[in-house]
Amino acid sequence: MKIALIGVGNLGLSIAQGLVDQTNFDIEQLVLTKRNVSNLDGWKKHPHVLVTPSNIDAVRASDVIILCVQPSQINTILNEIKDELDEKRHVLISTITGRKISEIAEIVGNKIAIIRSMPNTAISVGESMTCISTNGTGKAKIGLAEEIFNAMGETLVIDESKMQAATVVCASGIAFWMRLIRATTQGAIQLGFDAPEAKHMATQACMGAATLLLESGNHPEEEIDKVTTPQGCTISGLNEMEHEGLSSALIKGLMKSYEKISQIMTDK
Ligand SMILES: NC(=O)C1=CN([C@@H]2O[C@H](COP(=O)(O)OP(=O)(O)OC[C@H]3O[C@@H](n4cnc5c(N)ncnc54)[C@H](OP(=O)(O)O)[C@@H]3O)[C@@H](O)[C@H]2O)C=CC1
Ligand SMILES: O=C(O)[C@@H]1CCC=N1
Repeated sequence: MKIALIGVGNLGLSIAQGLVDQTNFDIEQLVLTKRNVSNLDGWKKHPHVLVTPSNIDAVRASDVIILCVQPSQINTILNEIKDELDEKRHVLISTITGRKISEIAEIVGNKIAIIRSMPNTAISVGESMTCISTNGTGKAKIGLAEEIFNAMGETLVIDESKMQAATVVCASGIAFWMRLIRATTQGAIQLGFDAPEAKHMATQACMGAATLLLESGNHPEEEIDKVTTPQGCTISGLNEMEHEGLSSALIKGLMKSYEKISQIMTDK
């Protein structure tokens, strides 16, 4: 597979790492682009990785084009590469928050297969929760997108109307969970552990909770009921957290994040 990652910043480099580490399919060539490539020298050690500031060269050399620039940057890219796109060869995969397939097609035309993909930065370690959507000409290529992103975590095909919510839950979600781990770490430090120990303990406990749910299929409250010994310390702490609005704060934050995407969608 010949893939181009257009605009390798935080997400693009996470995808690049996931791609070079995955073993589900062969990568004949992976082209990484950004305007300032000075921080990409380390990628040249990979046998099939090319680095270039030229998006046009990247498109000409690739079959799958994954767009990873900021929402405000996408139209410049699309206008730059549109004449290089071949509907018989290219698949355009957009990770751009708030940019609809129809908006992309307005620039590149509706003969190109266009797919939206919403991964998260855990894709770099093969543990992304990636939501994918498409319509029209993209439907024939949804399997290819699933193959690519299933090699770096889990995927879920959703209606494009749900992509805004998926962004908040799964992509921004990494930051939300990181903040919860950080807060637990701060508590552990207050209770006497040094920072590295505290972070390790909080992170492994989080991994344990997630793995319990993934492997048991149980509802979180079923697992909580196994921990909350009557009159024990856990239920005391959990109820105090709820008195302080833990669940409500997280839900309100998800809604605020969703609202922000609505603003991003109107900003052009
Ligand atoms: N970060 C995340 O966890 C997630 C991000 N997203 C989406 O991914 C996209 C990228 O986000 P993120 O990685 O955080 O942003 P970054 O700013 O980290 O990355 C954007 C990259 O695009 C490059 N770029 C900008 N203009 C051009 C251009 N004309 N040609 C080539 N490269 C260009 C920039 O490098 P340079 O300035 O050198 O050109 C930069 O490295 C956004 O649309 C975001 O909504 C989606 C899911 C998760
Ligand atoms: O914060 C953002 O806008 C992007 C989309 C999800 C993660 N990062």
